[in-house]
Amino acid sequence: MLHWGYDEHNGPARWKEVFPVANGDRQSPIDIQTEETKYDPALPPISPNYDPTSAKVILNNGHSTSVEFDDTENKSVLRGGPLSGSYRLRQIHFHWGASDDIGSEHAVDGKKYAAELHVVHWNSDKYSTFVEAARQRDGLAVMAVFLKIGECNSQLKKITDRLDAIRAKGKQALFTNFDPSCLLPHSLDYWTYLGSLTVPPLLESVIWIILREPISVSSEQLAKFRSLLCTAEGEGACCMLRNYRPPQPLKGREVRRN
Ligand SMILES: C[C@H](CNC(=O)c1ccc(S(N)(=O)=O)cc1)Cn1ccc2ccccc21
Ligand SMILES: [Zn+2]
Repeated sequence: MLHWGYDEHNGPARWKEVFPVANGDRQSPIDIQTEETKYDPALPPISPNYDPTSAKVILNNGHSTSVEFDDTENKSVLRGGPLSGSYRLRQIHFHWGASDDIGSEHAVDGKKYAAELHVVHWNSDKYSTFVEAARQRDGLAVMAVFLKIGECNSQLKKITDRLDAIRAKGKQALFTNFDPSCLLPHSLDYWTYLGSLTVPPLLESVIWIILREPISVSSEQLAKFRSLLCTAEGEGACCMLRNYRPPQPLKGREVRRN
């Protein structure tokens, strides 16, 4: 397998050939069986506090589109919920599918949403860089938000309207004055479990916080994500039609809810 991706020849079923942890005990995503989740009265609310000036650029990294934030100081952090201490905001990105009936990474009672937003943070109380934190069991915290097909999402429009400027892999554009809280649903009720990155190197360092209420995305907005290219300028154009990993075995893990 050359470089990992989401096609038949380099997709999730073959990642274990290069990243053996793909068969590990705490892999993500998972299918959340709501009847099996455990209510935990000790779980406090989550508390996102983001400074819009932390936003820097919007990027096409060849596997998704991300908004990257300045994480050189504790300006935008996530606290509370299952977390001990402050987790510093690093980036947000999305996962989607080739059609509106699939696309999310996590599933709820076997149901998949059209797409999924990931808000990625790292434990800046205990570790000094993202890459160091990414190798620790409590290093990362990713808040996931499901995207459901419906009304055009005016907040998401700030992102989907910029995608034509970063069509090719490696392209980026200035993107500031953006607070990702504007993409969160009304309710911050969540499920939480211990898992991994959902893309190689699949590091088992993520405390997952999955919001139970979805946000909306229109079919047209979602189509714009699919028009992004996995290839750089000058290479044969290949559209980013899908970039989700299917659910992985729970292996006895507990999923708690607040
Ligand atoms: C992980 C890092 C690049 N990947 C990510 O930042 C990342 C973040 C979140 C997700 S998700 N979809 O789970 O929210 C997936 C990937 C680079 N990096 C850091 C250490 C490290 C070691 C080997 C190779 C690359 C390495
Ligand atoms: Zn992700």
